Amino acid sequence: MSWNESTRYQRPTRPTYLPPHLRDQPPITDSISSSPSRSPRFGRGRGRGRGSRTRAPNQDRSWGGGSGGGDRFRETFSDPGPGPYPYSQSQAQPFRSSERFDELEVVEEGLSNVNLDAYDETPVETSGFDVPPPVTSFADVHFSAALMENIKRCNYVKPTPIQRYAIPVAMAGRDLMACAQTGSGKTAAFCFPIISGVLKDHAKTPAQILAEGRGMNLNMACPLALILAPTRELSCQIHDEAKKFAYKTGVKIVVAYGGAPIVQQFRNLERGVDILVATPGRLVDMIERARVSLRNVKFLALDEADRMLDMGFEPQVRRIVQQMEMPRAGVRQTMLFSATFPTEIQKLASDFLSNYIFLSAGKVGSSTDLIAQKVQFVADMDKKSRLMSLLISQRSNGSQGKPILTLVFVETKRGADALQQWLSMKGFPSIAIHGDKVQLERERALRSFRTGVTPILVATDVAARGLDIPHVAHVINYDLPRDIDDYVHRIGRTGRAGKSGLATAFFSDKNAPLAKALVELMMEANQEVPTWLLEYAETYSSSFTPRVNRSSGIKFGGHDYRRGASTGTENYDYSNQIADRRDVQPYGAGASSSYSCHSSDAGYSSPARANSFGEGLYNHMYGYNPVIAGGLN
Ligand SMILES: Nc1ncnc2c1ncn2[C@@H]1O[C@H](COP(=O)(O)OP(=O)(O)OP(=O)(O)O)[C@@H](O)[C@H]1O
Repeated sequence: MSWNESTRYQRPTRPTYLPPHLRDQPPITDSISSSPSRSPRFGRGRGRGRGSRTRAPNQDRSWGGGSGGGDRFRETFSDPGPGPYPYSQSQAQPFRSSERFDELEVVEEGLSNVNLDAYDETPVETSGFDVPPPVTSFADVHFSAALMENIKRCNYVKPTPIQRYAIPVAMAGRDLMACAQTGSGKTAAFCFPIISGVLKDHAKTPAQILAEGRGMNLNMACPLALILAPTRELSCQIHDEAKKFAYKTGVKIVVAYGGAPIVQQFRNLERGVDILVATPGRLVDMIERARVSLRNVKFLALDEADRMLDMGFEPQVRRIVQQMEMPRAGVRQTMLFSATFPTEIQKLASDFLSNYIFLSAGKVGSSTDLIAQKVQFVADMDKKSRLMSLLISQRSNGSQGKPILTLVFVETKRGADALQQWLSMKGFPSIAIHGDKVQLERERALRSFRTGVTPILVATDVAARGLDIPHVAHVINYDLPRDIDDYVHRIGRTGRAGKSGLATAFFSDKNAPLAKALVELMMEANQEVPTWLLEYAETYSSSFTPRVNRSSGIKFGGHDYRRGASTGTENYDYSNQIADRRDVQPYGAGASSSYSCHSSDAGYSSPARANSFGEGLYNHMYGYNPVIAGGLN
């Protein structure tokens, strides 16, 4: 039976299954939800049951109401089937009340380690017309009680800088282009205002909604909010996060991504969706099959927006945003987030925005100085042995018997498989993730890594952006990327939520075009730059202009392009640096970091806070005398 048909026919009623631990609980009755003839308005957060949100049988499905969960976190008891009254069962069967918060992976060990004080000195720059002032606490924002409760449940005690600035902008209904360092809380910065906006919309009467000219369609999911992300894993992660933030609010969140059965995702949509988190390809497919309409979208967020608008995704995203019924810019609210925002992408992005505010938190497009960055010169033929020596010293220095989670980036899918197999052969528990793996394998790999079962993950760039795995202590760029922004995102898998991390890169001759950008980035983050790398930078900055995504003379691409090119420090005087550093060994430890940061921006200074990971810990982890095991290749 097609879904269209299934909406017309009511399933015969069956006794509902009640899980054992709920059987002795009194049934939840909700005077509002129990009356099918009532107005489709729903009582948000009222009582314990999710049945507090109801609709008339012929009401627009797009108003949500069922379990919006995707495969991974579908509530265990929530399947009401695709009948026309998907919510009636939930009224009798209050599984919402049984949904334990930690079943949604809210309480993670990692949360106790967040150190938001590390962001206290983060410089923030805003531009645009009439910028709303920042808040200092979540209580300053007029979120609903249920959302505030969830913020507390997530142990979010105070907002990060990007949240302090972006949330008021978003709550004021303004369009936003926001740039903040990896791991600094961008997800919540767009999720909280979207959930809040959806909740406000839920309070509207059908008459108000009709008056707004929003269509109703029985056969299509018509979400109020759309969050687009470039990878399947990131979509799932945003979905999981958003579900935590929307716990018990009645806001329905569904995820749609390729590689997983579309039928299951349709089923999730049939149960109602307020916020759709999607990858572009799968979304286009769903729209073309007339199962999703974007006509009601009021909030649009693009996570990793620069990636979404680069050559790979731009045509699809443009179609979604401009050619598929979505309300135009200015009517919908649009928010773009990333840690990097090259100028040319900003220009493209401005097509999607209306009178927007630009916001940058941190040394934007740069790495955070919470991450100790090390670059080692390693000829291609020596990479395996060097990796082995790092892993061996790391193993012997692992803290309290816990494995150190290490993410190893390589260039190609085949290279990822080959390296992973070699590591396993050498006795290092490892697993690989890349775009040629089927989705189940990808999910299994991430889970195995996240839980520490397989503490080494060999990955292509599919794992470079957005993934938040709390205990990743070390990112190794076995192959450096060609683009410095990709490097920023890759190393950003460690040093998150104020914690420190370590990133090691293997640099060989073929990476010479990246040297200049790498040196600038490391200096910006107060890192010690080896002399030989400065020499590479000097050679290549005079003879070659690398494609480093820092175009238009705007260093680190994090300034509002509408303000024109910043003064920049395009031309570092590398020779001075080299002269100063002749005594520093290429891989040496111990020399103090003496570079001042060449901040390109008038107005903000670089926080000169010492790196809390620091050389000492690096030495501790690695002993710093490469142990070259014999017969490694
Ligand atoms: N206010 C807060 N209080 C405590 N923890 C927070 C807060 N905001 C975010 N976090 C935590 O910080 C971590 C990083 O957040 P998030 O993944 O949103 O970073 P991001 O800026 O999107 O990173 P990336 O650029 O890599 O995508 C997450 O584990 C998140 O739960």
